[in-house]
Amino acid sequence: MAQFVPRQVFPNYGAIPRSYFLGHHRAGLSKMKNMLSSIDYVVECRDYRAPVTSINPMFEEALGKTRRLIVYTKRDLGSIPQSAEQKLTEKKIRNFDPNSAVFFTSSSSRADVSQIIKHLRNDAAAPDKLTGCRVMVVGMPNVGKSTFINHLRNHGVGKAKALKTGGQPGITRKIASPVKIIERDSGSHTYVLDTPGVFMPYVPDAENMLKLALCGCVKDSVISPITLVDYLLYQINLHDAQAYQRWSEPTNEAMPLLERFAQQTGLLGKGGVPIVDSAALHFIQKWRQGSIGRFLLDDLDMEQRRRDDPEQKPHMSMSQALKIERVTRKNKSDVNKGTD
Ligand SMILES: Nc1nc2c(ncn2[C@@H]2O[C@H](COP(=O)(O)OP(=O)(O)OP(=O)(O)O)[C@@H](O)[C@H]2O)c(=O)[nH]1
Repeated sequence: MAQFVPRQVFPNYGAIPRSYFLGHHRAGLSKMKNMLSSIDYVVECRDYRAPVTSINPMFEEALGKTRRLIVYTKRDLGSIPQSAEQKLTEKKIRNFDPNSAVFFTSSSSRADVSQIIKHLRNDAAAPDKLTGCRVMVVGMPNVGKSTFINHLRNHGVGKAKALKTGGQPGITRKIASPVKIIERDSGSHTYVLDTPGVFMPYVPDAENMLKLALCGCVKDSVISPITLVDYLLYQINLHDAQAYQRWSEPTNEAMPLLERFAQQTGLLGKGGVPIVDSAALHFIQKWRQGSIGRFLLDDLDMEQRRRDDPEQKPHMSMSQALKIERVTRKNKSDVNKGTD
């Protein structure tokens, strides 16, 4: 049998939406900026599976120089615990931010969260005893901020879940009330504030939009699930084409894979016809649960080369991104008016 050759480039970017900047993202970001004077520390959450793509440059501009630490969430979905590959990956990620404290967490690991509590206990000082230390947690939608805060609270002060969490973005819509995570004998405790996930106004690179959609940062209705599976299949094949062998032999074709997946998981409509849209959503969900391979969507070596290149282009500024988002929104509304 001929040896399987995975696609080396993904050709199907087509008309993928590049924006998901909702009203509550804009309002949340503006509120965060206004609150900064009463915040002592920022924790920026990024997704372990897309450690470069899930950096929101808007936070850099909006949150200024407030002392911060970076937490890569969902570690369990991007690597095998204690593996040599995990160690190497995390070393490369740390190198991107040599001047910041960087942590990697999985919601199922007590040790990961304990390390962060220890760091905050030493590093996040309270300006005065009465208010204590106020830490704001920011990040892209659905990156795991509320889950992370619930764990900090559980490990820090032994209390049960305080914040609502969920599998789709946008569960937290407003800046939440402070939650105590560290108690000190002095009475100067540490409190954490959850914030709504904020997406960027415009994603210049279509591939990055697909990565963010796979990680669940945008609602599943924004990009066709079949396009998402096609991109996911491209990524899985680059890492391990045997990862979906329960349903199919290695393939570069999303449709036949989804048909086989639908047949074997019972996602069939009238006359036994596979319901490929539902199959696509289920397939993505399985990957999000870690059951079709655990790997990064970003190429860290390529990112390092980009950073080392003296000619590298700077990130798009917030005002540029907002401008493109405004123009895209206007064009869309003009098209809609034209079709009314
Ligand atoms: N496997 C795994 N799942 C996680 C982890 N952290 C969070 N999740 C899941 O990710 C989803 C999103 O988590 P949330 O805590 O609601 O995310 P959020 O960033 O607060 O979301 P927004 O409300 O959109 O801002 C939930 O289904 C969590 O169970 C993790 O470390 N590992």
